[in-house]
Amino acid sequence: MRLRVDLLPHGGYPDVVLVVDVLRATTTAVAYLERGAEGLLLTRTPDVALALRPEGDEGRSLVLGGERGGLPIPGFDFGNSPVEAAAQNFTGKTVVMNTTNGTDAAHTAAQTGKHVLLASLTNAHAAARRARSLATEEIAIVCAGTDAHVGLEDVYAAGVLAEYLLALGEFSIDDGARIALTIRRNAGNPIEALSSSAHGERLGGLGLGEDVRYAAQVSTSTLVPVLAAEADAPEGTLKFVAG
Ligand SMILES: O=C(O)[C@H](CS(=O)(=O)O)OP(=O)(O)O
Ligand SMILES: [Mg+2]
Repeated sequence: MRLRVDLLPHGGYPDVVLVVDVLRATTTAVAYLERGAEGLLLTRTPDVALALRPEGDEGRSLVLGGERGGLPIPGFDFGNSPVEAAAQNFTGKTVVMNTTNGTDAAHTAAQTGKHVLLASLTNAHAAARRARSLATEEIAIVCAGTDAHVGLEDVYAAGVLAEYLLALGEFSIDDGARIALTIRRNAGNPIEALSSSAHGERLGGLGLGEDVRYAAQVSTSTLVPVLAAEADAPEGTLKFVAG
């Protein structure tokens, strides 16, 4: 079994893909499902998300969450905050998400991946176990990064996932995995690593330090968002359900 870590999304994944965007898309995705959402629709663009809302949807069966520049998108109901998501009840609702990096990374993974899962620090152990149970040849951990730049927070989480996976069985690992494991062992505890990342500092500057602290929790959730095999999702979207 191969274990591969891509420090940025490259594509060409043959088997299981763990998409990691710790700050903040995949952490927030886990929180939405934890709080009862029936599913998540990850869209290619904000416009695809806005177009999905039915006219006069008073009951708001679809809610929209996302950001640009870290801040909520006009016309959306929520930003990209796991703290905000964890404070709501999404029972009976589908959450439509669009973010700068994480939702794009998921679309890249889905081009070829047989099984696509969303991973964060908060669901790391459960995500690693699920990936191991599904994989037949390769597990790729794909770091979303920020605007095509490597993000310390995602590489650190990839290292945490790699540690869990290596404890579950034999793998041949690539240099990406070696880098992630080295970062995991040398960048301090999760809150130190995330707070010292460029993106963690930026979110702190936007007054979103609580999101960084939330995202630094390790394996507090057993919920793993899984790309739904039956493709009943609207065009330009990927449907994830709780696995
Ligand atoms: O919401 C976030 O933290 C980032 C936004 S940005 O990279 O700071 O513009 O989006 P994500 O897709 O979760 O990395
Ligand atoms: Mg990010």
